[in-house]
Amino acid sequence: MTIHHDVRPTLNLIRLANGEGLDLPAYESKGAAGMDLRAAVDEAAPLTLQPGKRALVPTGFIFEIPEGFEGQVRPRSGLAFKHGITCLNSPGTVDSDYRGEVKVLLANLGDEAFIIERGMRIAQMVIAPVTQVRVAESAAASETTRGAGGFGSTGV
Ligand SMILES: O=c1ccn([C@H]2C[C@H](O)[C@@H](COP(=O)(O)OP(=O)(O)OP(=O)(O)O)O2)c(=O)[nH]1
Ligand SMILES: [Mg+2]
Repeated sequence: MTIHHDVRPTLNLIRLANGEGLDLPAYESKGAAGMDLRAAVDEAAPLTLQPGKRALVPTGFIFEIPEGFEGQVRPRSGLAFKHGITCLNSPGTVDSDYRGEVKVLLANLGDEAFIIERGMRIAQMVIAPVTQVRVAESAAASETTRGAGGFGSTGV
């Protein structure tokens, strides 16, 4: 008999009052990198995002990101392509010690108003490993072939 253990890290979610009845964030395909986040706006009061404006949209959940990981809040390409909707601070960073509601800072770069309804999949979250380094100060930088060349120094 083969026993299959699920070795994936666990993402613990805490549903808030405004998340009542919403589908859990989920991977929408077998190999999806991100799980889609849904708008926890009031059913009776959809949010209208005018062109050039931004809004902090609640997801209805606290995400307990496992230690050693971060949550990256990224735009959905379909919304960006069709409506000019993006995440202003992309990728948004959700720290593993954050215990507030995850929110999505949406911006409308399109030329028409965009209506965000309850349950709409507005963004996606990728869970990615992060490394915290030990910070040290040195008097001089080590030598390399590149040196200070950057910003197109190798050609375009
Ligand atoms: O798209 C985002 C970005 C951030 N956050 C939450 C989780 C994150 O852990 C916290 C702080 O984010 P960040 O460090 O990017 O913002 P800050 O301006 O540096 O705020 P702080 O001083 O609270 O760290 O805000 C979100 O819910 N959504
Ligand atoms: Mg910060």
